[in-house]
Amino acid sequence: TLSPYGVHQKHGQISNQRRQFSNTYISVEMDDATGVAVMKMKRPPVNSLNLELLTEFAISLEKLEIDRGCRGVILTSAIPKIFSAGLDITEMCGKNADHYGEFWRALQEMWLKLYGSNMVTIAAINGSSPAGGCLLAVSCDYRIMADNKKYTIGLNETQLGIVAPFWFKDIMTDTIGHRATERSLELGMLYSPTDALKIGLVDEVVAEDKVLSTASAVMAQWFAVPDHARQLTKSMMRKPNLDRLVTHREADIKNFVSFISRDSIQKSLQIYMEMLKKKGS
Ligand SMILES: CCCCCCCC/C=C\C/C=C/C(=O)SCCNC(=O)CCNC(=O)[C@H](O)C(C)(C)COP(=O)(O)OP(=O)(O)OC[C@H]1O[C@@H](n2cnc3c(N)ncnc32)[C@H](O)[C@@H]1OP(=O)(O)O
Repeated sequence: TLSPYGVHQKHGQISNQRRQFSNTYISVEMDDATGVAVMKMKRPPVNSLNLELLTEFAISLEKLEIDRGCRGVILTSAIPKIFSAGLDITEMCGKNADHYGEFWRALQEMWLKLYGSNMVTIAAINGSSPAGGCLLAVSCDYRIMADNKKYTIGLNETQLGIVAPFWFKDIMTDTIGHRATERSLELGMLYSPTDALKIGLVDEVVAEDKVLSTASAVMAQWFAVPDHARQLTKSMMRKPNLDRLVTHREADIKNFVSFISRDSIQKSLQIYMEMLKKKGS
């Protein structure tokens, strides 16, 4: 079927209790018996967040949000060793202002839906999660990371010569505190799972093969609290950050477009992409 946003969706029934729907880059398996949906990003090689993935992400969340049977979402990756490499840098390089604006609006939309969700959201971080990947995780209610010292998480934007926007910074501050955020963002720090746990960036570190089962167990604990009370509390805690972006949404897009269009920033991003490609070859 074609959704109102023009994204093709495949629907399938895999048992009486499980429903599945899948787009190009997102697959969702909904378990009606538990009320939990597992949402997987699947954009090889590194789940970088391009316009299409962000759009599919927002649509999938919206569908789950209106599904009365769904109380919680586990967000994870179908790509081994990678949760998400963050924003797709090629969406921010060598394109025109209209494209940059459309891309940024899609990112804002996805974030407003994820951070503002009424459902319980748990990030099952089964791989590296820099920058925009870290934003996804920090926007959830709870974070469980795989215990593998090769994986890292953090807001490393300054390492690319760019700046984490105020709404990334706000939720990082709410998660790890002002001082840790200041240092972390200025230096563009990426943390191992153990170090991320120490500063409170993730809530639990577990063996790689236990990430999903731990997420399900944590979900059951969160489900023990009456939904209406938990939802009102979440909304009270998150409303100021949500309102701030909604109020300044157009200005934020304008800032992003003018910042990213600068020659010096384009040059920094190109150098970073070349560095990534060299490392891979
Ligand atoms: C005054 C205030 C104004 C405010 C303005 C605000 C501006 C803010 C703008 C933007 C915010 C940005 C947020 C972001 O998320 S930027 C993205 C940051 N991400 C990263 O730095 C991660 C980069 N990637 C990696 O570190 C690694 O790839 C890895 C650890 C995720 C995985 O490593 P590995 O498995 O070894 O894979 P490779 O490195 O070999 O990569 C495979 C392949 O994928 C390409 N690639 C990797 N990451 C990205 C990416 N984010 N976007 C696009 N492409 C990516 C990589 O180049 C390889 O490509 P190939 O050589 O062609 O195969």
